[in-house]
Order: sequence, then structure tokens, then C-alpha cells
Amino acid sequence: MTVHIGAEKGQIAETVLMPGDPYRAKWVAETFLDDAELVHEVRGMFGFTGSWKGNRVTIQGSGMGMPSMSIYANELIRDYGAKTLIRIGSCGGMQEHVKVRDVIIAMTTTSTSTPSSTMFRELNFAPCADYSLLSAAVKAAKSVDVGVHVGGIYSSDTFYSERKDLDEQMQRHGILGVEMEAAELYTLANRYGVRALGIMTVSDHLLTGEALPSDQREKSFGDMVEIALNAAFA
Ligand SMILES: O=P(O)(O)O[C@H]1O[C@H](CO)[C@@H](O)[C@H]1O
Ligand SMILES: O=c1cc[nH]c(=O)[nH]1
Repeated sequence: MTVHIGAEKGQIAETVLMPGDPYRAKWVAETFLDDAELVHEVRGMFGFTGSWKGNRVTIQGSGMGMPSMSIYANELIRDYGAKTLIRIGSCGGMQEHVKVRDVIIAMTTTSTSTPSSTMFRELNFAPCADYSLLSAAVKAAKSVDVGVHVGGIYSSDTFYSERKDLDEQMQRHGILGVEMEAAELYTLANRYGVRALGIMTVSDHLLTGEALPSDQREKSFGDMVEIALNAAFA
């Protein structure tokens, strides 16, 4: 057990899917896993372990924002021995060709800061996805009937941004979508030599103002889950 994860060591699988929303974790576990078991619920940030096509997998909520993601990813990697961590999130679309409900597979992620920024000081570290997971996800996405985009995303510290100028710079530079956790997940995976990838469904759009309601963000993003599970065990 750790401070934030109440499971015993053997109850967490080496492969972990991480939605921000703990209720998306519950939906994914109940919808996609066989024999899903709630292995802890410290702070209501559910962790479920079960199997998918005979492969053991844990679904662990990360909470919102990089400080929260950092706590769960650190404990999963350093205390539970997680080797493959895939964020299954929602994000805001930032390009015209990226539509609501499309899926974004994040190759790299840009940020103004992560919990590791103070350590890097003047270094602009470039957090990048694990290539084996990235290429497996791109391949898996071909069997799913959804628009898929592969490229850079923006991991922001704010949901309600006061810096529209930054959003514009991201858009000018081809950034596909904005979310709030992947940069820290990639940075920790890069540091500890494990595999990480972020797969996000577009839940709203910065250019059009469209937005899906919370129940759909919780319970309807199955395409990205299919892609994530197939990539994890490719
Ligand atoms: O839907 P999740 O996975 O939480 O991801 C996105 O949604 C939250 C904001 O609503 C942030 O955590 C952001 O990254
Ligand atoms: O972090 C997020 C998630 C969804 N939509 C946004 O605009 N930002």
C-alpha cells in the first residue's frame, strides 16, 4: 500500500490504463474487463484490476492536472512496478480538422510547466511517448471506425485559460488538442524507463465551442479504450 493507493502490491497489474475521471475508470473496468475487482478506493480515486483477452490490466484514475497524475504515476511505477501506463483521457480540439469525438494519439506534449520543471531548471525537456506503444496504437486505430490524429498535444495547468495568446501559438504550431496530464506522465515514464502513451477523445472544441456533457465524457469513449488495450498487448 502507498499513501494514495490502498491496493496490495500484487493487486496492481504491470499494465495500467489511466483516465482522469475515476468514474470513467469504473465504466472501463465494467465494460471491457473480465473479472474486474475494485482493488482500492482511497480518496474515491478507484483502481480496478481484471483481465482483457487473458491479459492482466489495472484501470487507475489519475485525477485532474499534473500534480495529481504525478502522485499516481510515481506510486504505480516506483512502488507497484507498473511497466506500461496509458492515459485514456478527454481533451479539447485545437485544429479545424480535429472533430469532437475524434481520437488523438499524442506523440509529444508541450507545456508551460510540469511538476518536474523546477528540477529541469533552464532545460526545455521534450516529453515523448513510447514508440512501441505509439506505433501499436496507430495500427490498432485502423480497425476502429473513428477519426484518428497523431501528433503533438498541449498539457495545460488550467482548464479555464486566461492566456488565449498561448492557445493561438499552440494552434499555429499544429498542436492537435489540450489536456492536463500527459506531459508529467511522459516525463516520469522517460525518467524511470517504462512505457507511456496518451490517447485522448476530443470532448469539446476550442474553435467551435462544441462540448459533450459529463455523462458522455464518463461513459462513451470506448474507441480510445479499444485502441489502448490493443496497443498495450500488441
Ligand atoms: O477526462 P480526463 O481524463 O480527466 O482529462 C481532461 O479532463 C479534465 C478536465 O475536464 C482534465 O483532467 C483533462 O486532462
Ligand atoms: O483539459 C481539457 C480537457 C478538455 N477540454 C479542454 O479544453 N481542456
